[in-house]
Amino acid sequence: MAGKLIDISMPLTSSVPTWPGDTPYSFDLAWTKAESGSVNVGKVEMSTHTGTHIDAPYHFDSEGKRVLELDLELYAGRAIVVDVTGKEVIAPEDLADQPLDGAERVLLKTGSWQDRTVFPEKITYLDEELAAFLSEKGVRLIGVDVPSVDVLDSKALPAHHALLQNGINILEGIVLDDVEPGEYELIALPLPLKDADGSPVRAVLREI
Ligand SMILES: Nc1ccccc1C(=O)C[C@H](N)C(=O)O
Ligand SMILES: [Zn+2]
Ligand SMILES: [Zn+2]
Repeated sequence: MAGKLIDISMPLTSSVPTWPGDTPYSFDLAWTKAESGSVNVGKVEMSTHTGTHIDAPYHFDSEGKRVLELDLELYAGRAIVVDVTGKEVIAPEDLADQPLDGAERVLLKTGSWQDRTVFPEKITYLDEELAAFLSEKGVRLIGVDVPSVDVLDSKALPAHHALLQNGINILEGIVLDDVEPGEYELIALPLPLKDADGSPVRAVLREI
C-alpha cells in the first residue's frame, strides 16, 4: 500500500513572503454567497515565484520554454532528499558521497530559510559547476528549500543558466525541515498556465 503524503509546500497566506518588490499574494472573494445568491467565488493574485513553485526556462531566458511546454514527467516520480545543512554553497564535492546514480530528481535540504514569515537575507546557493555534475548522474530536476538556486542579489543567475544548459529543471521553496534524507516519490505539478514563466505547485512526497 502506498504511504501517506508528506506536504512539502509553503501555505499561501496574506503573509507569505514575496521576492522584494514583487506582487503580494492575495485571495479575496469576487462575489460572496450573499451577493451572488448561490456561491462564494474567489480570486487570486500572486507572483508566479511565491512560495513553493517551479521556474520555467522563460523566467530567465526570453527564448526558453514556458510553463505549458514543460514535460510533466519531470515533476512526478522518484526523488532523493539530500541533507546539505550548514553549507554556504553546494558544489560537486558536497554531493560526491551521495548515491545519486539514476536519481532523476534531487531535493536539497539546506535549512537556510528558517523563518518563512520573512524573505531571507542570505541563503545556501548552488555552485554553477553543480549542474554538469548532476546531469552526468542523470538528474533532470533539482529542488531547493529556498527562494532561488542563485545568490539572492545575482543578476547573471549562473546556477539557473547552468542548470538549463544541462537539461535540469528547477523547483524552489520546498519545505524539508521535517523530512529525513532518503528516497521518495515526488509530485509537484505546475498549473497549466499559458505563457507563464513559473507556476506555484503543491509539492508532496511519499515514502517508497
Ligand atoms: N520574483 C522575482 C522578482 C524580481 C527578481 C527576481 C525574482 C525571482 O523570482 C528570481 C528567483 N531566482 C526565482 O527564480 O525564483
Ligand atoms: Zn522562481
Ligand atoms: Zn529561480
